[in-house]
Amino acid sequence: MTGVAKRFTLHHQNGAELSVLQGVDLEAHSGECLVLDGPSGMGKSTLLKLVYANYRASSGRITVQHGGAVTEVTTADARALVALRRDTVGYVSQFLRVIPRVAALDVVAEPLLEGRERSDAARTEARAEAARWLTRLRIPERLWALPPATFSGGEQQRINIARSLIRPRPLLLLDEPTASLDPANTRTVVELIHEAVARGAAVLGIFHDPEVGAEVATRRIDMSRYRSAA
Ligand SMILES: Nc1ncnc2c1ncn2[C@@H]1O[C@H](COP(=O)(O)OP(=O)(O)OP(=O)(O)O)[C@@H](O)[C@H]1O
Repeated sequence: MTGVAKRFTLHHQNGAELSVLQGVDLEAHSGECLVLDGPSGMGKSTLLKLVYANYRASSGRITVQHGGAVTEVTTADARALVALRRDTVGYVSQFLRVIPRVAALDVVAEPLLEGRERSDAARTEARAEAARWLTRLRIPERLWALPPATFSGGEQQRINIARSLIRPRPLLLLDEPTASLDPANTRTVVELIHEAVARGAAVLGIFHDPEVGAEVATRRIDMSRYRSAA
């Protein structure tokens, strides 16, 4: 990220501008876990959403190494973003966007099939891998065939984590992945982050539990330095 700024236009307040981030210069390398520190409202989630292109930067450049080339996130078209998200950037949001009527096992297996031939063998293999993730994240087997819509908050969050991490992407964006998890599952997620970093992923994460942040961080970013003066 080079010179990145983000301003929101508040349409319900006569188009007033809210300046959230400015002057963001940040690099994340393979094998690094950058933990974003700062109080509520400092723009931590906004920064992750800029990298994932949920939000467009108001100015500056965001580039991601993708498939042997560099993708300019700030100007990428929809097609390039689909490829970037499929192969390179994983994002664990705070909430699962539930897909109606799809079984939890298939929700988790789906990213392994994207962009590949959907043969019976490929589906079987993807479901077997999804089953390993669900087991590791302690989702009871009786839930695997059910859509996650009615799952508890913690169960949905674990489905979300499994779905986002099952495909080993080089850049992971984690927005409070352990917020609704019990201690055992929090521990598992810490292990998963360590494993991702060990295989060479770069991680940008927000953790409200200071112990979790301290355990996974290889570098800490004080977000107050990007606070806009406006
Ligand atoms: N889509 C949006 N439209 C208008 N304002 C927004 C939008 N998204 C975020 N903001 C504002 O940007 C500021 C930063 O929000 P953000 O969610 O990035 O903070 P945060 O540091 O992640 O906070 P928390 O720790 O509470 O999650 C807030 O004042 C928020 O209201």
